Amino acid sequence: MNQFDKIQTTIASLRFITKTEEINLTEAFSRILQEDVVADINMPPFDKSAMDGYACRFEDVGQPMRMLEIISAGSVPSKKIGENECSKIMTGAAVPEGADCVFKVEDSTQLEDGKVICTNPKTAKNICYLGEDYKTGEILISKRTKINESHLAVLAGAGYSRVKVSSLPKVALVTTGSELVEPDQVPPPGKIRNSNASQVSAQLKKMGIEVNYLGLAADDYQKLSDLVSSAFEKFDILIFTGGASVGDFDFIPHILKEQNFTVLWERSGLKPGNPITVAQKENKYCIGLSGNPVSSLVQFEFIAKPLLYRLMNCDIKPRKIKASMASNFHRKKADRIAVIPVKINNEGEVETIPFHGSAHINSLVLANALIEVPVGQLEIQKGDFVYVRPI
Ligand SMILES: Nc1nc2c(c(=O)[nH]1)N[C@H]1C(S)=C(S)[C@@H](COP(=O)(O)OP(=O)(O)OC[C@H]3O[C@@H](n4cnc5c(N)ncnc54)[C@H](O)[C@@H]3O)O[C@H]1N2
Ligand code: MOO
Repeated sequence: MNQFDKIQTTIASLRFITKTEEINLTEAFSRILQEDVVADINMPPFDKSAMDGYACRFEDVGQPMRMLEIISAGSVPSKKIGENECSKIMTGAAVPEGADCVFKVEDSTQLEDGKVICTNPKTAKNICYLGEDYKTGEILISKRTKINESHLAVLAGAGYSRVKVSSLPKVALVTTGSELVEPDQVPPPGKIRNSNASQVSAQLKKMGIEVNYLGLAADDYQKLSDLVSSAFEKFDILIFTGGASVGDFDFIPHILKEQNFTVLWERSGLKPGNPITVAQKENKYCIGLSGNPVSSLVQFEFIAKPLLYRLMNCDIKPRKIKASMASNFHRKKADRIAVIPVKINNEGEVETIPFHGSAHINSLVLANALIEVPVGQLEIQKGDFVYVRPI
């Protein structure tokens, strides 16, 4: 089993850390459902007209029909349809007893004597039948689903004005590195601007998690150590970028070990993004991402994201699409899984883009997906199918 597979297996075995809370439906977008959503009524709850038209007996189509009443949506029909009878009916209204067909207004003619006739002998029945979408007691959405816009519609339809979801973990972010200045500064010699804070915050936001950004931290052992201990008094998860490798000032792994954290992984097996520090102490987790912005992005996508979803008891798998390569791909070493930014073009093919590795964040401006090249594979030929992960 390669290193990345081992990480995935461990993630799948971790216990979730969040509690369940009940919130208003209006707040539930992007949250993780912690109950099965069960239908309390049939949908539709009655035989419902799919068209504005006339409800009648199908066998009477082609015959002049006497009109009994007008049935609006929301009302209850009061007259039973008999032979050569119809009622005018609106879309969404309940089909009256005796009728098994609704012909459209466009397929009708009013006769001089006030009767109505259907002019289309091939009319469809145009009825949405009671319970055809779902039946009372059916599970509509499973527990552990991340709630999207359609789930909200289903929740509303099933009467869930309050929803049981995972509480959100309290997440803090620190970007480390004495070379960093914030984006509003012009970097003096030897310094660079902090790209990672914005990127990681947005990656968390996409997951529905609001982050507490604690700012820049210099590579100072004691200050970083104090920061770790004070952060864990308030937060469940502390994310760092930078300082995860083996340089003289890469302190994060040492500090965590010193504070009795168990380091789960120090290597991801991914390229870019090999040095990573993920550590655990009971229900607290520290995720030390690489300082290089592309490495940080890849590590978040492939490791931090599934880890956080797991800790929130969410059943979500990365979306992978199979698409063919628009050109050849070649790499020199195949000891790690390569994660390559690519562009899915308008023909649905995978185009490679200029990419120099872990620091080349501006190449991602052109990318809309990532591909994984397995360990041991040096080449991909034009026309070969690969799995792409949209970002
Ligand atoms: N002897 C070894 N050296 C390195 C190894 C190794 O295996 N042995 N791995 C290399 C790889 S691969 C990577 S990736 C980096 C990871 O290093 P760190 O995670 O410790 O990150 P830093 O050293 O702090 O920074 C790396 C790079 O990224 C820039 N950076 C840092 N933070 C930010 C930020 N917030 N925004 C923009 N850019 C940032 C930083 O200036 C460095 O240039 O280690 C290699 N070394
Ligand atoms: O793992 Mo590093 O991110 O290759 O540059």
